[in-house]
Amino acid sequence: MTLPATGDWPAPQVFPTTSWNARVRVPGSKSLTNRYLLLAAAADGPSTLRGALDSRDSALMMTALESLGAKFSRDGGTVRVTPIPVGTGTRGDEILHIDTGLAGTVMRFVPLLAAALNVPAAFDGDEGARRRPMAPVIDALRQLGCEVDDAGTGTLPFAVRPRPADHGPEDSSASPRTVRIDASASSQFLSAALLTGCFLPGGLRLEHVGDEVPSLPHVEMTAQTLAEYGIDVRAEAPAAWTVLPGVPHAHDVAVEPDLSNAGPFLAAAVVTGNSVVIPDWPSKTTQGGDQWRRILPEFGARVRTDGSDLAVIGPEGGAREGRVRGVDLDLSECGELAPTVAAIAAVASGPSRLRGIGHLRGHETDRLKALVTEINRLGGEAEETTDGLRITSPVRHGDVFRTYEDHRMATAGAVIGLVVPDVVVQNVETTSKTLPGFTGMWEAMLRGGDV
Ligand SMILES: O=C(O)C1=C[C@@H](OP(=O)(O)O)[C@@H](O)[C@H](O)C1
Ligand SMILES: C=C(OP(=O)(O)O)C(=O)O
Repeated sequence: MTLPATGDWPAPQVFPTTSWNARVRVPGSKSLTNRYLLLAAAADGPSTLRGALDSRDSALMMTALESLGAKFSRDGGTVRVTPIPVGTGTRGDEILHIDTGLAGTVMRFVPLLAAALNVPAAFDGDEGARRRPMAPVIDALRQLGCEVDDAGTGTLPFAVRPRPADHGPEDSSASPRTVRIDASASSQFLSAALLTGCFLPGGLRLEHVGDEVPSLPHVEMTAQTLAEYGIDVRAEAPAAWTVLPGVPHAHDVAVEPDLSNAGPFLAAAVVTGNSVVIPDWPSKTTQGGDQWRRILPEFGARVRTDGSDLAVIGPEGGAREGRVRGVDLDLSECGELAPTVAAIAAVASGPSRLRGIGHLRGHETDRLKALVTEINRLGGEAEETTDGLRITSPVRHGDVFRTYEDHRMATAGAVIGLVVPDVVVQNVETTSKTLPGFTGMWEAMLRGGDV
């Protein structure tokens, strides 16, 4: 085993005889926070978000929107938003420089918003961001008449010079613009266009052309958040949407907890045979993370709701006693759960197959390759399939678990390390993308009680 380096975190192991019950309050949803921030920044008045996530991805979104003219003040989970002044737009030769980090929501959503507001802007991000699919955003910008300089790469970095709109969004004489894009590599391409369609004179008609769209609940989430801001989105089968023009109506919102980030804590209950409760689980939600209620029983866990609490009770004895079953799951609607699902499957007693997640090759890292490499490094047997993963033999020993700047790889390593000795999670701080303070929460969970 390689010796741990700075930033590496020896994952705490749970002893077979230790039992604990924990109640873990997870911070606000990344996907909802960044949609609400964007719509509030472009709304017709000031508004407030409560329970908003405070992480690298939300900070990047706020900084990007601030450079467009919005103002934010944060007090814990409460964010007060002063919108971008009306008339923001062309400023001579000035071009904004916007850092998208590794945040899919920032790199996909903000370029179209800046263009709709007539603001010339250049976009770049982390090294890993330059490998993420962006061509459909660039394509959409060009279809809207923008000049995009991407040096022919179809990826970040690129610069956008919008075509000035000759009407405001409420000019009823304008007809809707049509944009056709292939969103089979990420649902975020559709969400990006939907979120800005209302600012175009006459609105937008959006058509998806291509294979199946992954993570569809996230598109539903976009339509739902737009509806909360008074923007009308109409979906038409098989894959088209119309967004009516208008300015989002400012209002206060409460952000749901991040159900995807609840995953590693729930997985801890499953693999160790203990119990974890997540308070404030929404009774109705568009978050893909709600699918934990369907997924975890497949592994042999019990899932209960008690008012707004969601409790997961792992099978007695957990993975060490061979009580966690292998699974065969289609995760196409909730691909961001896959690294956590793979971590449970990597310590299960039977083989697993995860399907419908080929597009994870374009997430924070190539997640399929990363998961296979790390599971095999720890003595398990895993392989990639065209659309997912097959895990045929569980991990057998510890080693450094590499994370590839991917927050969900880091939390996957933590889950495996609960029941496999000597797992060291490399660069655990990468969790700050969506879950700062992860190690403190994890260690507190293992002591039981309220986190
Ligand atoms: O719109 C969003 O907030 C997201 C959509 C999904 O992207 P993909 O469709 O690329 O999977 C999801 O995986 C990502 O974590 C967040
Ligand atoms: C895919 C993810 O993020 P992003 O919003 O950067 O696409 C994720 O959080 O799992």
